[in-house]
Amino acid sequence: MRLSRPTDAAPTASRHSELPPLSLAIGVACALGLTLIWAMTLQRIADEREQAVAAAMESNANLAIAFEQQVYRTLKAAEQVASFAREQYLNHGDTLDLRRWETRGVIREAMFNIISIVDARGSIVRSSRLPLNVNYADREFFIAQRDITPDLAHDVLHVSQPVLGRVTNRWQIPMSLGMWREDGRFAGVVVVSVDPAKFTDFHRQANLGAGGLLELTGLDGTVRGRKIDEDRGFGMDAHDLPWFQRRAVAQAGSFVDNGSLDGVPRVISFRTMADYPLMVTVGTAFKSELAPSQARRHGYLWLAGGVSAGLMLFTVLLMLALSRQRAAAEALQTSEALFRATFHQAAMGIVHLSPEGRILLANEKFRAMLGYDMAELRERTIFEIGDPQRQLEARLYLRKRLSLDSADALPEMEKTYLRKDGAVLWVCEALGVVQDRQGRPERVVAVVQDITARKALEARLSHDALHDTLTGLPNRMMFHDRLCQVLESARRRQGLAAVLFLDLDGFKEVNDTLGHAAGDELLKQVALRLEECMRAEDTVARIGGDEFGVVLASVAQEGDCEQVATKILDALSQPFMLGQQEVRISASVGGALFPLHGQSMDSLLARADTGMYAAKHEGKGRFCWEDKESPIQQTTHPTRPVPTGPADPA
Ligand SMILES: Nc1nc2c(ncn2[C@@H]2O[C@H](COP(=O)(O)OP(=O)(O)OP(=O)(O)O)[C@@H](O)[C@H]2O)c(=O)[nH]1
Repeated sequence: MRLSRPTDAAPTASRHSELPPLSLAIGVACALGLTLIWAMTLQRIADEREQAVAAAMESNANLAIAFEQQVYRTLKAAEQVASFAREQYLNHGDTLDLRRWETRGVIREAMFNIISIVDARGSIVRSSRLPLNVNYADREFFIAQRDITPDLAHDVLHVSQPVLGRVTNRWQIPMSLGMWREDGRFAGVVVVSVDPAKFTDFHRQANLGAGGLLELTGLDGTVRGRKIDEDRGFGMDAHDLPWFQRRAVAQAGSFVDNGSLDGVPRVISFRTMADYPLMVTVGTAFKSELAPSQARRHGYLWLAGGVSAGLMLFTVLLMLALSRQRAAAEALQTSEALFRATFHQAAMGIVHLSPEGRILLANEKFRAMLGYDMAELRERTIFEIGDPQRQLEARLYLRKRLSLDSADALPEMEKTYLRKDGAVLWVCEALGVVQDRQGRPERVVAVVQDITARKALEARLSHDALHDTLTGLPNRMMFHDRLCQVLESARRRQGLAAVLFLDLDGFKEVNDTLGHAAGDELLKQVALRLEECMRAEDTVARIGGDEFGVVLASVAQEGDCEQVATKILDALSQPFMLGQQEVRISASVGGALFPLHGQSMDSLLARADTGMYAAKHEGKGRFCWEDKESPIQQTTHPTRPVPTGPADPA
């Protein structure tokens, strides 16, 4: 079944086929949104991490500079002290008393562990500490100065690897200046020793945080001093350390070390010292450096997670809502399809009306029933195509159905419409009211059933019940009914009325000789002739068989009745043509007058019947009254009962 959309149907909701792409677009938008959120979040985290690393590197680089300066000052101080001691020794020789320097504060215990003058053979000749019988000929600080060519350009402090002091018995870093006589011969060294920890005391000034690293390393690859938190050390090999390796290609630099030293990732800054073959290294624990950005990172991740969850929830709810809307649209579409199928393919006419009765929409059946097209119907009200005589009734019916309490209104009514071609259309019409949200009537739906055929059948049955099917004349029932009405009328106006009974003479012979069909034909022709003899207000009825009854509605005088009877006898005495056969018959007629022969219908019928039999007895083909003088009760015919039952034409 094809459910085509009629042009006059109400507009439908949006097509559901557009919805799936919309859901897809929402899903894609959500995915893009999530991608964007996380891309921005991760980019932000990466940027902040990069910035934190850059800031840490810059901070560490500054710390490395400060550390270098502190070491530089320490070395310069040591160099100045050594240079001064050398000058004093070379000028004053054996009179130089270094122990007094300490007591006088020329050198400070806190700064230097020991200062000694060592001769060309490596023996201590002067020292701020006892004993003096110690030889340094095998020490690096001695050998390094002894083996270089005396040259003022190389008159630099040699910073030795940490050693265990032979005088102090403490680990220390000896730093030496060479001494040369005027003739260029090596005269020994001045050695100043410093506690390795002095170099890394910088840690106290700089807040390196947990895992912070300070390191002073010789370019020979030996660590002069290293401090990690409170752990100090020295003498380690630095060749494998990344910062030592990087120094080979850059004087200074910063980078992130992944924990090559002790497994702790650090931001490392290193610098090669000016004037001294040393490098300083500052490291801060990567974890503590990035702690603030890590905290923000967690915040960003939570925020992104929350926004993502919210976005996904919103998307799910939106898609759910769309899904429901789609389901509703589909349900609406199904409903509309059902409506269209019901409306346009219904076997009954359906018409939508405004509450005023204006035709808004009509289905094909209704249009076919009335013969109008939709445009013509829209120009009319339902009353204008109805029976003009019953417009008021139709309006009242509609008003009742529209009223709040329509319980007393019949659910349907039978009425007539006038088709466009003028024919009358009988319908059974039911009205339903559609209300708006406020409960006011918005539309009226009329379901219209064509009952014209039923009405015609009813009319035919009704006619058949009161008429003789062979002749079309009123039957016995209608004869009685008419007679009753006529008597009532005559009683009111105090006039005369008459009833005649008529029985054909010799009819049986026609049947017997010419056949039953000829008999039927003869009965029909008799009926026509009888009707022609009567006035419009009179009634001719077939009582049964070959008996007929006549009611004369108004009779001026007794003779009028006899005249009618004579007219009937004359009419029936004329020959009848039954096919090619000419037939002659006659009739016996009896009569009774109201009120002269009786007051009631039964008494009049009995008198007329008796008259008819009297006519038969007196030779047929005549009219007879019953004896007017005798009472009606005594003149009943012995062989003929008064006919009162239903007609039996057969
Ligand atoms: N063809 C035909 N015959 C009918 C019909 N109704 C009754 N008859 C016949 O009509 C006849 C009536 O009988 P009668 O009145 O005695 O016949 P008749 O020859 O007129 O006799 P009289 O009245 O004494 O003159 C019967 O033979 C019935 O069978 C009918 O509808 N059609």
